Amino acid sequence: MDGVSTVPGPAALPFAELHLHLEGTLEPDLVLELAARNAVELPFADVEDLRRAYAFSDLQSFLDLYYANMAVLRTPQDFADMTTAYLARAARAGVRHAEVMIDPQAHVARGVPLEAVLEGVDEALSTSERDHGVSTALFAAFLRDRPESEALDVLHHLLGLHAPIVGIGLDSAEAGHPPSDFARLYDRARAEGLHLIAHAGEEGPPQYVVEALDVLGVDRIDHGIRALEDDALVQRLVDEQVPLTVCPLSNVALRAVDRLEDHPVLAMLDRGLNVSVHSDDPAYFGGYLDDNLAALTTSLGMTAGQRARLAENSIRAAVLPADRRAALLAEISRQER
Ligand code: HPA
Ligand SMILES: [Zn+2]
Repeated sequence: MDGVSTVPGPAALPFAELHLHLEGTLEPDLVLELAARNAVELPFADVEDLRRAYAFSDLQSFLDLYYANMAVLRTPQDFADMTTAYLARAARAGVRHAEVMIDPQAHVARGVPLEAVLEGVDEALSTSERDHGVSTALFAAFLRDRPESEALDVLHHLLGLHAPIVGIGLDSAEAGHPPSDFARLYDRARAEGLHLIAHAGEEGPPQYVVEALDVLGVDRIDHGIRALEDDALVQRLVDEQVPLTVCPLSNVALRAVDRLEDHPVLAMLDRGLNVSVHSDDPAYFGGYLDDNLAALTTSLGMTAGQRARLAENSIRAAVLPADRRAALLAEISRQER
């Protein structure tokens, strides 16, 4: 830290970041710094060379680099440094509450103990409200392109360690890996009182959104944009006010949407869907929450009213104590007056 407070002034509209992969916050310069610290060999000559690799054709092309770069994360300090860098940047973006995911299986598979991951991440999260004015919650996300039995083993291990998680998610390569493959995992997590979220309808079909709701019983859908292909599903999502955590810059970077000008998020909002905007993997997709909001203003002419509704939806869909939720919502309505 440079000693300069990142706690925002009272004028900023408060947002909750609800769709954020911590490993997706590894900026190229931090990747190289951690590689040097841990003597990890990377196939990149310098930051510019690595930066050039941050260009994708689809979800899998991103995931290949995302998992490869994780090789630099070895010690609790590495996880703490990555998490702290994100929280400081998120605070500058107007984030006041951050619900962040980690991918435990991706680290265990590389021989990094779960204890090291949790120690580093928790050290940064637990001081975040004091240091950055950002309250936090941690979700463990499971890799849908690996077997459910492995996910169950890792969940069991996390529970045995009393990991400071509030819920579970489902991520990684979506196509061909339906939510229904993870019914037992979600049953187990529900029995533990955990919150349930899942990626669905990013590259996968609308049916995966239906399965996430009906088979997994999720509280929120990450992405969900392909639900728009099914009118009956859209009506259901409106009726049930299912939170959809939409990530515009991510969708364009991974070519789920051709251009920002074509992004449906504001049309979804105006259709009564419970959408909010998030940054997903900000180091890889061209920006943090503020960058996503700025892009919507520039490319889609987002109004102040739409921006305030996105803020409000994010706070309502967050896992927050009632008093903090009420205080943040009151800040939004004061600014709308
Ligand atoms: O954008 C994503 N989609 C699916 N899985 C992921 N894991 C990290 N980021 C992503
Ligand atoms: Zn995601």
